Amino acid sequence: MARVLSLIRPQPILALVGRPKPTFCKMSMDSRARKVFAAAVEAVQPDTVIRKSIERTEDSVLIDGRRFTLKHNLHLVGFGKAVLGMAAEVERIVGDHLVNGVISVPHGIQQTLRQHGKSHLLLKENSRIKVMEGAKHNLPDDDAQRAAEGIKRLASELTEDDLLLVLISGGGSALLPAPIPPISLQDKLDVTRRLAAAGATIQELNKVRRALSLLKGGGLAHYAHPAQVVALILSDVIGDPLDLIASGPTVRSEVWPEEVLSILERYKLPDSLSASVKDVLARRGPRWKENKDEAEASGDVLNVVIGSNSVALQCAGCCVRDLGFRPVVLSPGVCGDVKSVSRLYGLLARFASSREEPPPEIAAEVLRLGPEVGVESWDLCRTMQVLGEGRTEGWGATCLLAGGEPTVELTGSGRGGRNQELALRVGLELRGLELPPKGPVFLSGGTDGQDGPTEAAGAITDGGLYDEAQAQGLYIDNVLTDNDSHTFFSHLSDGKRLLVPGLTCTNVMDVHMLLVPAIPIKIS
Ligand SMILES: Nc1ncnc2c1ncn2[C@@H]1O[C@H](COP(=O)(O)OP(=O)(O)OP(=O)(O)O)[C@@H](O)[C@H]1O
Ligand SMILES: O=C(O)[C@H](O)CO
Repeated sequence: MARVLSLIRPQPILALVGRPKPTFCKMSMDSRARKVFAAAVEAVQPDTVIRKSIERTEDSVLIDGRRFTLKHNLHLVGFGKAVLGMAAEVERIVGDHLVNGVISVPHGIQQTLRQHGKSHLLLKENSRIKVMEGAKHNLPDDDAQRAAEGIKRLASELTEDDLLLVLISGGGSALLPAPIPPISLQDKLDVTRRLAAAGATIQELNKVRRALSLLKGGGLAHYAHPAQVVALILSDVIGDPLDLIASGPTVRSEVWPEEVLSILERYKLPDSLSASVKDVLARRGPRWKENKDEAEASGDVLNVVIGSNSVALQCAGCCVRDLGFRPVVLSPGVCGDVKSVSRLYGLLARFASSREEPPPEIAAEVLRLGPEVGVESWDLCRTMQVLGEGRTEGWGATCLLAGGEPTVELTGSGRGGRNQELALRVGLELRGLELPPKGPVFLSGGTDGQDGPTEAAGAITDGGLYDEAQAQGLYIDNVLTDNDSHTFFSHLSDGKRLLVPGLTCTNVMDVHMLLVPAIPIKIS
């Protein structure tokens, strides 16, 4: 059974639209943007999402409307960048019924959490859950493979009286490598690495990973049968597809060898595949050798998305209102090249800041860009309608919120990330609109606190960016060709435009926001 937690499912987007609280706010636009970003991240903290999803009453728990009886029959496994904090909270809520557990988490995470004073996200000292660190640099390695074996062993030993809680978050694929024999870890790593380098999407990558793995694509649920399985998932994939987040170990998916081969062909890989990979892809029939009834074995699984980009945007919307803006959520699924995405935000800023009825060409171009950036026409029209009402009805300041994961085509060897590059490009798009403190302000930030290989999560820009850079002898054209946005923002005004929240311990992709100040009402 695949369900999305109804408790926190975002309400209809229109529910966010209403008059902002008449709070008189003296904070700068920059500070307000940072505050909204912090609220978005706070909403999807690993302990917060677990607390909201598990309701404990005596010897049972209620999860997504289903009650599970606890009788010292609880087991836990987990894999992903956020699962340590999730496991710590589970232990606080139902630790008295926990028998054992294994979690596979990023290399060095425990020490990092301790150093950052986040010990509430660590397990208690005498915990029954074994923490295994691995997947250095987000790549599967021997340590992660050992953790995957431990998880498979634990799942295989369960009986029908047991309840297995599976904690899943982004980065889970690399932390749960279990190549189907005779594929070696190196063979599998080689395929996924080459696919990623050739520009394959996470959807394509994870479809291939599923075909080569014992645990992905429903394998973990298969091994856990006949136990009851409940997976709590923090989504880092656009649209929250249960079968693709961390390659869906609890979601039974058919593997179509033709589909996998066509992905490999698209990136010109088939000829150079190892014999073991070719051998496994040529097989027909069930992936698992155990004599379990396939249909039955995928039966008792509850998959619940407990945190996602939509949840982060919804909470950001509440914070926006408290700060005196009218929130409007564009979409949690913005993708595509940062060049097109920045153009879209530039056009929407123009549309929103226009004192007169904006020329129809703006709306036409916004709609033309929609398919390139993964946003439906309906969402674009609804957003422009709200922005238009802001002008005609004098709503006051507006904050456009969106999320997702755009891409950067790397052409240089500088230091940067997609959020910093997007912010830079939007800053250029905003040039010519009114300058701060009254012009629009844009923020783009990765909710994991890390944008590409940099220590920043993103940056904040406005229409004054270009002149500010020129005055300090920084030339933006070179920055863009070198993909050197981080170096640029670090030097510009002593890094004051950088967004550096530090390690956030969660990941629901990126958050974008465009704060548009109130347009003075025309008195006719
Ligand atoms: N110099 C650069 N300028 C712009 N973008 C870059 C640069 N270097 C890397 N990137 C981009 O950063 C991304 C990788 O960074 P990051 O690790 O934050 O990605 P992620 O998808 O958020 O990872 P995860 O799924 O682990 O959260 C890639 O999309 C890559 O194109
Ligand atoms: O682990 C993975 O596969 C990615 O983070 C997407 O969930």
